[in-house]
Amino acid sequence: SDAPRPNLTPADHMTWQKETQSGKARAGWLHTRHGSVPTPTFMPVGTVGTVKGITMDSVRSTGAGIVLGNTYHLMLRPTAERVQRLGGLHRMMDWPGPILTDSGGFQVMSLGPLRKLTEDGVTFRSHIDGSKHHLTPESSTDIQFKLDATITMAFDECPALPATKEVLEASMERSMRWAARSRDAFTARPGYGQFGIVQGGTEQELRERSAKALRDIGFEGYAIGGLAVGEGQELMFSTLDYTTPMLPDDQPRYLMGVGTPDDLLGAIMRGCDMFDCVMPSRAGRTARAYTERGTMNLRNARFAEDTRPLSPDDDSPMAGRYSRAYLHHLFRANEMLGPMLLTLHNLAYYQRLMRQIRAAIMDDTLEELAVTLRHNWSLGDW
Ligand SMILES: CO[C@@H]1O[C@H](CNc2nc3cc4c(=O)[nH]c(N)nc4cc3[nH]2)[C@H]2OC(C)(C)O[C@@H]12
Repeated sequence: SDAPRPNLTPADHMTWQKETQSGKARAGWLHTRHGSVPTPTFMPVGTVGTVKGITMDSVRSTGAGIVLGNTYHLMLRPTAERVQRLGGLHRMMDWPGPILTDSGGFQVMSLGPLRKLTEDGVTFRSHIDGSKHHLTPESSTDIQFKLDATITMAFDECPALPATKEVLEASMERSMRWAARSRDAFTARPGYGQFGIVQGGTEQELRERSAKALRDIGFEGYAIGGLAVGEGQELMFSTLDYTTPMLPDDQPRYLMGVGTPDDLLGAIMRGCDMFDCVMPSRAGRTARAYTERGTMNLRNARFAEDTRPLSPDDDSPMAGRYSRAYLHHLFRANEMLGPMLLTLHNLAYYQRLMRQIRAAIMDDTLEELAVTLRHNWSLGDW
């Protein structure tokens, strides 16, 4: 958005300013040590210090303002100590903008083989070389400090769904004890921040207790965890309906791991401001294009001589320069350029969608835009 940037509020930590509200959807500005970013914002996933297959200049050209990195992956390789010696993530990956790093608990549970979870933290073996590692709220927070993360995530546990209320309760209560330990281990610096992560699965009473526990600790922002783990969109949205109002109105809300364009629209309309998801970049590597008319698989033979651009309003740097036929050829030939171009295209689409939604919040036309977007997504290729 080219709206004038409200002046930075001096603070000893990062801040978020709400600019406008339309229904439950908010438009605002995230002010950090590494620059200001308009919200709603979608964070491209840069797991091991790279948004796979494209340069950070290309990421910037899509309009992305903030990217995500992962404690779990970076602590294993190249290690946080080496990243620190290399000047931190920003310097190492040539990304001057803000970086949010996830705290590792989720990745251990969904990636690391052979792990043990105790009150102290998680012990696991590296999926790379089988070496043994231990993550605690303190060590995760320290690793994110060494990475020079602009936004540090509290160390939590994300329980697999479906789960009984007892399992969800015990897990949430531990995550809240870990949130307090994470906050105690955090080093406050002007323009930097730490987010707590609300847990509690799909149990309203547990989400309520979790949100209160985190507000009592006090963070610069609040993430909604424990979702996008296979519960489905309906259950995710119903959980958001009662969870976002439990969070401070004047601080950012980050829905972790979400999602498809339709997920983003629905979550923004339920009061969420920040998102990350591997989908647009992962899809770009597997020949799946995201467009305002839904998705299409470019390996499909019907594209072999289709000279049209991927989508008529593509504003990525490749706009109108490459035909579907060319991309079809690149993927059929297993050429590197295929995933590079399509990742760029998909991320540019996600950023264009964020800009469209933000503009609609600003002029209070989000309901109308939602109808148009959902209609067009259902059309499929034209
Ligand atoms: C579409 O991509 C798949 O969907 C998952 C994204 N869904 C997700 N939900 C999350 C929850 C949490 C959480 O509670 N806490 C912390 N700290 N981080 C989290 C990160 C999360 N990401 C990806 O995760 C797998 C690997 C299952 O496939 C991807």
